[in-house]
Amino acid sequence: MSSDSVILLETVNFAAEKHRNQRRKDAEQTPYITHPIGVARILSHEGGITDIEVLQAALLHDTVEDTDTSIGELQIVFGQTVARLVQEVTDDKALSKEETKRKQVEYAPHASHQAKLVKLADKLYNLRDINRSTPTGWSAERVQEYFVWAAQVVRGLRGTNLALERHLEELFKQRGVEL
Ligand SMILES: Nc1nc2c(ncn2[C@@H]2O[C@H](COP(=O)(O)OP(=O)(O)O)[C@@H](OP(=O)(O)OP(=O)(O)O)[C@H]2O)c(=O)[nH]1
Repeated sequence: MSSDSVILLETVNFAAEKHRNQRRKDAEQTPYITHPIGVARILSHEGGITDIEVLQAALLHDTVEDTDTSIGELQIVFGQTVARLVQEVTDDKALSKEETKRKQVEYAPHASHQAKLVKLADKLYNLRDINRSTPTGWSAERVQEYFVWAAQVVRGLRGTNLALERHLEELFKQRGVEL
């Protein structure tokens, strides 16, 4: 096995252990780990990304936001670059929901190229997931608001990966949302 394969297996195992008790918000309560794995797969399979640190950051991108994982722990286990990328895509939980959403829009154009890739794939996964199965309790209005907000974030990420951006453009077009 190549060393990259070993590293990716270590990373996916770490993420799976951390998210082991979490579920998505869909009616089926899908295990949460399907999301980070799906984000990494979008990057490799659809975005053509082979940069292992980007793929690792995708697998780990919700560990600090949603589990007991710290950036320091990621630094020790996976190194500075991966930890920094996860930090870049982690929301500040101390802020209100509105402020968190505003910060994502504000920060997107200033993120590193690697972090922008993770963010694009994250948004693409979540928008497809909403189309597949509306999260429990979400009204049609809330879904539309999520698309409108996601478009504002994606606007700041443009010029990063043509394939992913084309897929996103199509999803926004289907909802009548301007990118
Ligand atoms: N579409 C979808 N999303 C789900 C599901 N389960 C959990 N989520 C997460 O919920 C978030 C969207 O819900 P919101 O109500 O906007 O945010 P909240 O998590 O802060 O309540 C998304 O992350 P986010 O913080 O808004 O954005 P991101 O930065 O993680 O992309 C997404 O990862 C699901 O079944 N479907």
